Amino acid sequence: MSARFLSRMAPVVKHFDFLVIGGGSGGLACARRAAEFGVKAAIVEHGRLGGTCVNVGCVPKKIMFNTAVHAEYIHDHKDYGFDVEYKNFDWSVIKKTRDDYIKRLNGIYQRNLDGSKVETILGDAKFTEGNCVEVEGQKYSAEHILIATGGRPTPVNIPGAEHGIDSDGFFELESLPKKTVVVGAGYIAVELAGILKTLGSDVSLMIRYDKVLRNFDDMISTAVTDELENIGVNLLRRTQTQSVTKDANSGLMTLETNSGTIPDVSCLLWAIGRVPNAEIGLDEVGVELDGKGNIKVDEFQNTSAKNIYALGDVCGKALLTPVAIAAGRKLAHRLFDNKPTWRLDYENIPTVVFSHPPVGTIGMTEAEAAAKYGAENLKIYKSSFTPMYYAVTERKVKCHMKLICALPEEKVVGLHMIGQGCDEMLQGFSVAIKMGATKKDFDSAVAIHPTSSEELVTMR
Ligand SMILES: Cc1cc2nc3c(=O)[nH]c(=O)nc-3n(C[C@H](O)[C@H](O)[C@H](O)COP(=O)(O)OP(=O)(O)OC[C@H]3O[C@@H](n4cnc5c(N)ncnc54)[C@H](O)[C@@H]3O)c2cc1C
Ligand SMILES: NC(=O)C1=CN([C@@H]2O[C@H](COP(=O)(O)OP(=O)(O)OC[C@H]3O[C@@H](n4cnc5c(N)ncnc54)[C@H](OP(=O)(O)O)[C@@H]3O)[C@@H](O)[C@H]2O)C=CC1
Ligand SMILES: N[C@@H](CCC(=O)N[C@@H](CSSC[C@H](NC(=O)CC[C@H](N)C(=O)O)C(=O)NCC(=O)O)C(=O)NCC(=O)O)C(=O)O
Repeated sequence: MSARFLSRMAPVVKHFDFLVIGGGSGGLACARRAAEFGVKAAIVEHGRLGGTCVNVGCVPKKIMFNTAVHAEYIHDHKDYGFDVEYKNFDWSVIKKTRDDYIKRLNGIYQRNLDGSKVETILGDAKFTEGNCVEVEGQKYSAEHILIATGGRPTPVNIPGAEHGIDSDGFFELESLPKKTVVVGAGYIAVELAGILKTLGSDVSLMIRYDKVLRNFDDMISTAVTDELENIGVNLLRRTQTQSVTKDANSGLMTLETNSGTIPDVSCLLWAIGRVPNAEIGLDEVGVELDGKGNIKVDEFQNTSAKNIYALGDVCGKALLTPVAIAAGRKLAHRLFDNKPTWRLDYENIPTVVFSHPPVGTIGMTEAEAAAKYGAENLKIYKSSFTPMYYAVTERKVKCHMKLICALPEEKVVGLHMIGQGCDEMLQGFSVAIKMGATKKDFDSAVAIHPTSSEELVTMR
């Protein structure tokens, strides 16, 4: 008898109203909200509760970003009159406190689930048929099943690629690497290259073209590329690694690239995108994928199979924690709280890149707005200045801001900024833009002085 047949014959050990595969941002948020409506819900998780964000994403990354911000500020202490010497940075201190914090969060998430009466099933989930999922040999059925399995770093397929690490491996590093090569040009490459450089590693960033963050507004892409070079990252433009070898004695790597050899590399970090975790027996139940392997969903997070839904990174759209959480909560209301029209609106999602300095952006890039409205129907406002924090410091880091307004009413359709504090500045402006604010509305707000954000309401 075939394994598939046996699996189908196995009895169902438990039935739920709602079964969620994946205990990450989207799955947790959706299951807990569903449980609030009296639904009998369970989450299947094969790793650590909290998913990518808590364990190997936003949370440990933000701690390392904050660590790097400390290193930057230490350089300014003397300019502000403090006699503080930068003697040493001990990576192992922050690694330990960071790991301890995340372990505490894993516990908090388990207690939150228990408190919400959501059952946790530990193990690897796979669909066996229609409304059934098998976990470690046990079969569970449910009226409704949500796939929130997230993604993982895109694997690299060149000789010796396995000597490198990915962002998951970055969080396992026990010490600051002496010489690092980061490959990639997106969020992760930019953020991790910035952190490593600021903390003292000799960092090269290898990119395929001339700039990083090429799908951001050109002002941001240019400014982030410049700032990486300003902080001393060695930008290897139009470069690609062809093979990697590792010396067994020294542990150092040699990279052969299209533009020469890079010797003595202590850490090679691949950050070239992410792929969905969709190998969960989807063909058994008729859930369709798109050309990139992401789960296809409609605007209500319905997959192509009845009563099976998907959201978050596994769908390949706006790979951000608040997106997965918001989509999850909306879905719970739609399915179990009689809100049949509720869905996440994917327009105007604000996003921050924790670069040095950070980027905040929402809405269309200038190129996208020109394609939609025609360049002649746009009015662009720009401001570049040195924030007052740097008035007395030797180190100067500029702030750049851009508002893209669609004529005739000058509706703000894009807001892009890079500079100290722009990460925290964006959320409030995102409310205004979501409400359809015009430039006139921005101007009607009285400025807060002296702040960087006042520039956004005083642009001419
Ligand atoms: C380095 C890094 C930094 C990031 N920084 C930010 C940031 O600053 N801000 C931001 O908004 N976003 C950030 N993100 C993105 C964010 O982490 C993701 O968008 C978010 O975690 C997606 O949530 P999710 O629920 O879709 O998936 P995940 O959080 O990945 O959760 C999926 C869960 O499903 C589990 N799983 C998978 N397959 C199975 C299976 N077959 N059976 C059982 N369990 C399974 C996984 O173990 C995982 O726990 C970052 C990502 C990375 C990698
Ligand atoms: N602050 C935040 O909110 C964060 C969010 N995230 C989320 O996670 C997602 C994944 O991040 P990330 O992995 O950086 O992916 P991204 O999609 O952001 O960027 C990957 C980039 O790598 C480059 N690339 C692709 N293939 C190759 C290759 N073969 N060789 C060299 N470079 C290549 C491409 O840039 P090019 O075409 O220019 O070469 C591509 O844009 C992000 O999109 C974001 O949604 C992640 C971190 C932080
Ligand atoms: N903005 C605050 C966030 C602090 C925060 O939310 N911390 C989280 C941990 S990291 S973050 C992990 C991430 N949480 C969030 O993104 C926060 C969500 C926001 N508070 C909300 O409820 O909408 C996530 O994946 N959430 C899925 C879910 O919770 O359902 C925490 O301590 N949680 C303990 C608790 O909740 O009791 C900051 O940056 O300091």
